Amino acid sequence: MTISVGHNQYTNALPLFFYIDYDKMRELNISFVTRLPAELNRGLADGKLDISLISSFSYALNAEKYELLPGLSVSAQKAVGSIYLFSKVPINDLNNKNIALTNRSATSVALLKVLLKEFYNYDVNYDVMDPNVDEMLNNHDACLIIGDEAILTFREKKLKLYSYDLGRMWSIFTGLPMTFAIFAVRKEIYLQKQVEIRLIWDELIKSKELSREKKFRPMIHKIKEKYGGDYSFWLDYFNSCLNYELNEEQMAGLQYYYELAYKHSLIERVPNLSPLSMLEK
Ligand SMILES: C=C(O[C@@H]1C=C(C(=O)O)C=C[C@H]1O)C(=O)O
Repeated sequence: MTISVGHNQYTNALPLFFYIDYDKMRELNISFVTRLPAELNRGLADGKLDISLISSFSYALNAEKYELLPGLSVSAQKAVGSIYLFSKVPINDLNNKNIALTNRSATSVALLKVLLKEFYNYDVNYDVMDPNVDEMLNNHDACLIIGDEAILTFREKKLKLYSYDLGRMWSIFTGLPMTFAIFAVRKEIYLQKQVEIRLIWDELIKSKELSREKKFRPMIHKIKEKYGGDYSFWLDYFNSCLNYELNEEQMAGLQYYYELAYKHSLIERVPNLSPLSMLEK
C-alpha cells in the first residue's frame, strides 16, 4: 500500500519539504502529492491523503480522526508576510462592509472572522472567491489573500491599498504567535503504519533543520527564479516572519485561536492538542 503525503505548494511550506530524500521515499512506497492548502484539507478529510500539512483550522474540524505530529508547523511569531487583508478603506471603516475571502485557506479565513468579531465587534458580509485581487475588489470593500498570491499582490499593490498582516494583528491583540498549519496523520493509518510515519516525520524534521542551518540559501535561489525578490526579502520571510516549530508557545497561540473560534461558533469543539509523544526524539 502506498502512503500519500500532502505537500503544500505554497513557498511558505518549502523548508519542511526541500531536503526530503524523495528517492528513499519512493523506494518505501511513500508518494508526495502537491496541492493548495484547501485541497490538502479536503484530501486528508476524505482519506485520499494519509498524512499531510493541513490548515490548523481543519485539524479542529477533524481532530477525532487525526493524530497531530510534534515539532512541525507553519507559524508566525508576529507578522507572517503572506497573509493579508487588502482594503480600499482603513480597517476602522470596515464594519457592515463586504469582504472577499480566498478559497485556498481555512485557518486565515477563520482568523479574520475571529479578529473582526472578537476585537472590533464588526458584522461583516463574507464571500469566498478565487484569489484575484482585482476581481475580489470589484464588488467588495476588502479581500483576504494568502500564500504566494499574497506576496505578489503585496508587492504590486502596496501603495494603492491598505494592507493588514493577520499574523501581526493576532500578535498585537493576543501577544501570542499564530500557527497556520500543522502536520496531521489519519489515526487508522498511524495504527497500521507507525514505522513509515516515523520515517516521514524524521525526514520532515531533518528538512526543517537543514533549511535553517543552510540559511535557506539553496531554496531561496530557486524561489527567486520563479518569483523574483532579493535574498534578504526571502530570508526575512523564512527567518523572521515564519517559524516551523510546534512548541509550548505555538500551542498556547493555537489553543487561544481555537477557543475564540469556538466562542464565535466557527468550530463545534476545541480540539485536544496533544502531539504524538512517542514520535519525539
Ligand atoms: C503562511 C501561510 O500559511 C498557510 C495558511 C493556511 C491557511 O490559512 O489555511 C494553510 C497553510 C499554509 O499555507 C500562507 O499560506 O501564507
